Amino acid sequence: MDLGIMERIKTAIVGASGYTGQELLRLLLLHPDVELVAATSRQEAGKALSEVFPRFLSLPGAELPFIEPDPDAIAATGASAAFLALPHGVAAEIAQALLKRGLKVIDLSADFRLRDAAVYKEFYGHDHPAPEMLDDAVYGLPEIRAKEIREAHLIASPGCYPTSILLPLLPLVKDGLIDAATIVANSMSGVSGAGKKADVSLLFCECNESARAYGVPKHRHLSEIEQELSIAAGEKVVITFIPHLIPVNSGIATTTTAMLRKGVDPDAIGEALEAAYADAPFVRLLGKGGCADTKNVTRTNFIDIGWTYDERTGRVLLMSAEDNLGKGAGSQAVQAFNILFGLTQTDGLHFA
Ligand SMILES: NC(=O)C1=CN([C@@H]2O[C@H](COP(=O)(O)OP(=O)(O)OC[C@H]3O[C@@H](n4cnc5c(N)ncnc54)[C@H](OP(=O)(O)O)[C@@H]3O)[C@@H](O)[C@H]2O)C=CC1
Ligand SMILES: CC(=O)N[C@@H](CCC(=O)OP(=O)(O)O)C(=O)O
Repeated sequence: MDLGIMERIKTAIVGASGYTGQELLRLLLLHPDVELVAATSRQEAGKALSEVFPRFLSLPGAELPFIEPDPDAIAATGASAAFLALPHGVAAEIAQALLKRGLKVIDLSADFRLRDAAVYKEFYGHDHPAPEMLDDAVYGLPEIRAKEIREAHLIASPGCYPTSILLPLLPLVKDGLIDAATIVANSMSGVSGAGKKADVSLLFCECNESARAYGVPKHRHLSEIEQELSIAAGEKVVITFIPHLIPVNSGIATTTTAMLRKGVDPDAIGEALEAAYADAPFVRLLGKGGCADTKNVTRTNFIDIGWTYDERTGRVLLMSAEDNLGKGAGSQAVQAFNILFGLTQTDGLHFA
């Protein structure tokens, strides 16, 4: 769909200088139905996008200057929608201000992903900044919530690890094919997952040619993973999740295992995945024995999923790969934006 310059959706990115913000810039500057009217950064305010990121030099729109993250200034550009690529806690306040000014908000932070403010406090260590807004937000996993996204004003884009774990698991949990209490998810993430912040443990010499588990046993993403699995199962689900940092810029590979329920034919796994994602343009099923590989999905909105059954242990193995900045963040948020504005889901998201 190409709406033409007069009808393009005026859009803002708040926090456009960070890693997910840069990915949003790349996608939205090239999106046929979007006119980028504002991009914020406190550190880069006043400089053109192409001055800060010379990779955008020849792109139309890249002369736009960064502005301060001031809700009045953002609304004054005429934007109808804003993507928030801000730290947790900061996003909630700006979301509230932009919603009041009539913008639709797609938030990439965790501020609106959880339905229960007490769970937010348990996992994020502070009170939720705007608990009264939680009921209005839609957990924006497009393959699962397209109907709700269409009606939303506030979309909470899922976390990178949860996307890689939930998409393979949800159809199986929903159909009762696996014992949800036995789920164990092991993920490996590139370093950009941690954002663009000064942290000694993320320096090149600390990460390169090395791999380590972290955030065990209670990484904050467990909260949204368990929330969504519990909704699908119709009962409380608690799982084990072990994230690892690996020395690549971006990409997440996840292997999730769970016991097949007694009496279930293992081939029902492949059938459930195929039925769930028959019309999902960004879920690529690799079939039985398919081992997903991050190099096939980096800089795209695809998630690749393979599966197999281990007869010796009775465990189902699900292998997925995505880009944490793509399907795990920026491009997934654009996919939700496309649905929200009645565009074709794939607009602006073909291989870039
Ligand atoms: N990295 C990833 O793979 C993923 C990240 N996310 C989430 O997306 C959000 C952004 O992440 P990421 O891009 O990695 O983060 P970065 O740290 O790379 O970028 C943060 C951005 O927010 C701006 N910012 C920081 N503090 C403030 C503030 N107090 N007020 C206004 N602007 C501020 C920064 O610009 P400046 O300081 O110049 O204002 C920068 O543009 C986070 O909530 C993160 O959890 C979600 C999925 C995956
Ligand atoms: C490698 C790495 O550090 N990854 C981040 C996850 C990034 C992300 O998706 O998280 P939110 O959107 O919930 O912040 C982490 O483990 O905290």
